Amino acid sequence: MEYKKPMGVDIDLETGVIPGAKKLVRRLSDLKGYFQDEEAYAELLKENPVVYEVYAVEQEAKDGDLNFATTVLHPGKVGKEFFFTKGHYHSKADRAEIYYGIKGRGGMLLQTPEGRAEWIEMRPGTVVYVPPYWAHRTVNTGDEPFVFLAVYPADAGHDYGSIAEKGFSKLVVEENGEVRVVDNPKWKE
Ligand SMILES: O=P(O)(O)OC[C@H]1O[C@](O)(CO)[C@@H](O)[C@@H]1O
Ligand SMILES: [Fe+2]
Repeated sequence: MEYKKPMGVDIDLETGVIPGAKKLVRRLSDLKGYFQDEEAYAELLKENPVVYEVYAVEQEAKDGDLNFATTVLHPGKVGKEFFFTKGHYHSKADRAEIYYGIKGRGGMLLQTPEGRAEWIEMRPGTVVYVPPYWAHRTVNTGDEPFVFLAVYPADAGHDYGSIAEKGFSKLVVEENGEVRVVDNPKWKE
């Protein structure tokens, strides 16, 4: 039996960086079609800001192993909608996941394949359990970077398709200076 070597790494709790991790950057241009307000999207696209960065430590996609990653989700809005991660189901849909809030303010939108949505607020110290079969997207509702850790089965995979096409049944927007979770007018089952 070949045993893997255990490891410990220190997340920089200010920046969210995991030393030695694989870095992925998603700019606004990577989120084409995701936001409601197409005019506001086109306007902000001139700057094409970084929406989020992911620092991932991933293993071979085998049953029983675990990956972990931090995400630094920047503050911002497209029209009334707060910046968010793409959101996905797992390719192996029954795989669960754990998130842990490190810095900043935000929350997670979760959704069943039938479109039943849940919103869970996150702050530093919040643990979110993502049950099997739920799509999940994080949203930065604050004015500083929202940093969190995710731990997920190495064989979970990412299924972006249906969220990229249809989005979530709820939107997280700012209205009169308040964070509101409202129905997505374009949602169709
Ligand atoms: O994969 P998305 O939806 O762009 O969101 C990024 C975050 O979600 C994860 O894919 C885990 O669910 C992480 O890699 C990262 O924390
Ligand atoms: Fe996930």
